[in-house]
Amino acid sequence: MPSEIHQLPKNVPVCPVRGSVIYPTMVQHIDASRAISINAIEAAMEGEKVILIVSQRDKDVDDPKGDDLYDIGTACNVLRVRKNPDGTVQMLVSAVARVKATNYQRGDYLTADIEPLPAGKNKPVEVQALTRELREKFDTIVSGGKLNAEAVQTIASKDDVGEMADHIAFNLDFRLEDKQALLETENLTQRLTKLLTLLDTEQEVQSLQQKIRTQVKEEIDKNQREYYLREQMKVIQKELSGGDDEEGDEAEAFRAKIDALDLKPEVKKEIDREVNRLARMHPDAAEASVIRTYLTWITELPWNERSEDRLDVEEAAQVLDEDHYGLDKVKDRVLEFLAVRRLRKERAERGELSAEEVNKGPILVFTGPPGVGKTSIAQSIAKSLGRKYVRIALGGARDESDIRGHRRTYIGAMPGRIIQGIRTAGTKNPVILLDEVDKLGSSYQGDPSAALLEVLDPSQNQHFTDHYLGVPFDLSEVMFIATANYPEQIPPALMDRMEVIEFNSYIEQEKLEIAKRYLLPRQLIQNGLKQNQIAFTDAALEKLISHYTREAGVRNLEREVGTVARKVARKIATGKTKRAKVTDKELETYLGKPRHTPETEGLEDMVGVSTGMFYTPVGGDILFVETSIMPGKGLVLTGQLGDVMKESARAALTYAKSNAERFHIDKAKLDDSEIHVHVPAGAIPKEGPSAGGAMATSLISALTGIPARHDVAMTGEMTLTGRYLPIGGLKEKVLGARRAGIKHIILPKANEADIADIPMHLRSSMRFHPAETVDQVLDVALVGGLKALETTRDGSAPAVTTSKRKPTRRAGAGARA
Ligand SMILES: Nc1ncnc2c1ncn2[C@@H]1O[C@H](COP(=O)(O)OP(=O)(O)OP(=O)(O)O)[C@@H](O)[C@H]1O
Repeated sequence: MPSEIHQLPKNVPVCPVRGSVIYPTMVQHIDASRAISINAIEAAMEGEKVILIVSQRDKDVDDPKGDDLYDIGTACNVLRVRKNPDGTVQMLVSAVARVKATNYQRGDYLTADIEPLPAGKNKPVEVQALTRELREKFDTIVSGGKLNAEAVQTIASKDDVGEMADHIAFNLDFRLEDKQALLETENLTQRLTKLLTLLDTEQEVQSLQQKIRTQVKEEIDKNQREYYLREQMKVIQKELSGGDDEEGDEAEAFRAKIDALDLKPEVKKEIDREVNRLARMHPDAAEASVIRTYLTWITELPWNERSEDRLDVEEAAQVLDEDHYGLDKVKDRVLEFLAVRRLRKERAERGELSAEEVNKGPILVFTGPPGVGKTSIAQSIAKSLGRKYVRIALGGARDESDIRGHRRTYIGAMPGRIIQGIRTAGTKNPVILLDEVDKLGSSYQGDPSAALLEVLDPSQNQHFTDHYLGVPFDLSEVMFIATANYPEQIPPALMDRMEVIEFNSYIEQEKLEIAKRYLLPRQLIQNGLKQNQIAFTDAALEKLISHYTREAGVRNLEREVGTVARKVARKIATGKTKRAKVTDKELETYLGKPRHTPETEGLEDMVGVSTGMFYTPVGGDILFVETSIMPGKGLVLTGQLGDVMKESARAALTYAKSNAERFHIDKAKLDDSEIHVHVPAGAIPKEGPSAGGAMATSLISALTGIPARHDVAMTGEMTLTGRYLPIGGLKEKVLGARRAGIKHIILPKANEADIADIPMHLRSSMRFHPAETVDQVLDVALVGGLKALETTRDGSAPAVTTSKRKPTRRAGAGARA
């Protein structure tokens, strides 16, 4: 208790306060504005400077009476009073004691009788425990941030636990009733217990408040984040869709397109499912773009589009003739094929055949050297039928997926080449040219030919399922035509379903006709020339064919004709001439020096040099076999000969040795000679048994010194006993030999029937010498024939002459003799 008051006056002025409670030992400012308060303060100052501060029960009462005030208040010393200019008064008081007020009297101000509250007894242990508890609680209150720094400082400095408790109560945000209750409790134990209870409640409220605050904050954060992201998404969608964000419309647009396709129910069901997935999906999802591409493919396929077939055989014949010279066999076969189709279709229309039967039949495969019109006749077939034409290159197709596509789960998956072709065609019944079926590869990822088999099989191709599409597409109305350079390399299973139509190399005369009737008119148009502005003489075209091109087909010929036409076009355009006549002499001014001359041109009969024949997929040609004898031992073979060809050289030598006596060959000299057989051009690998006859001729010519004829070429396999066996590719070989200027052909007797395949006019300009034995070969091939060979000669084998031959010209693919 402050020292100034040793004894409280009995009756004191009363200053009512609203909403707060003052505890003993506190020094506080009190602002008074009501008359009842100001008067009480003045009375206190005039008297013993003691005043009772007591709270109103109801803070809204302006002019309180005794009943409006609590019975317990705080007796205070008035330390200082200051009057403010506005009439209010500020009083500084020092609280002294809790007192009970009785007998409230009202005059200009309130007065009351006061007496201190009894403190009651405290057990020191209890006080100690409560003190400790309060100090701990105080720490948590401080860390909760509920008290300002000044209050914390003041409270912490209190040694007296009662004072500490009062200060805590004053500074915390308790209800007025609770604060009053603490004032009314003088007993320390009870007061501390009450305070601790209040603090516990406060703490709970506080943590609950914190929890609520955190929750509210999280909720706000989450809402804000979602709102922000959603807004961003809207903007992105809008940007992507070019201003309108109608993602639903996209699926609807697909739905409408798909409805219009008139698909089979099972196919439609599958595709509808994808459309529904797209509709549910966020438009920016990666998966959505996969589905979009898929649906685009589906809607672009000609599920029910077809061109009307023109199965008029006469008309087709006319179209084929218009576009192609010759090729009679091919054209006949194509027309037969169309005729059968037509009859089948008519029967199907009468209900005698199923629709599937109409399309049955073999697949045509066109085989032959490049540039002979395989591709272009397929195009004409499509034209004559009134169908669309698509070419699918199969060269290099190694995986099943090339034909059948990748499953959509692959990144960048695409349909296979067949479905791609169908889309390009835009109808479900095009003519599809499967180019180069012989170049199909296979790899560990499945065999494309197996998939192709399904494509070509009429009983399966109605339900051809591309992995990418995942639904069947009907290929049964497609007309497939295949091409191949090497028919023997077509996978056997495929070959079974095919009918081979062979295209042959053209001979000069055919080339001349093709050039005059087709290539030249085409090149005139392409180079903007009128018919009367350029004329080629036949001699010019013949020279173009024989001296500027060397090919089985007419592709280079067309290019050369084009070159001349272009140069003429330039002359006309620059006004140098009005029209041009191209003669064989002038050809050089347009095309430069001739690039090829027939290989036998300017050659003479020579010792040790014979002419063989070979063929490659790009056509036939001749090869030379040269033999040279010199001192030494053994047989040397050069010119990249394959095993079989080497063996035929050995067989030829053995044949020569075993007939040495008959042919008057010096045996002793033979044993001391090195025999070198060479086949130019050395850079090209050569293989096959059919150069046997040429080997024997060359060797025996070298050993006997009898020259071989340069205008004779031969093909045929020989045995050790001198029989002459059949070979393949006779027609191409003969055509090649003819191009090289050869007049006489020695062929195995067993191949005689093949001569019929060689065009008539060519046959008449050449002589064919069928042979059953090597003797018969030598009889034609050597100058003077067998007779010369069997006649005794004085000299032995002469040294080899240097030949005037040019090397054989073919490069690239290996040659088969
Ligand atoms: N008999 C022919 N009548 C008219 N033109 C022809 C004839 N044969 C070929 N041609 C023309 O020769 C050119 C080459 O023919 P095409 O492209 O059809 O050859 P290809 O046999 O398919 O060759 P490849 O095997 O290299 O594909 C074409 O322009 C074609 O029109």
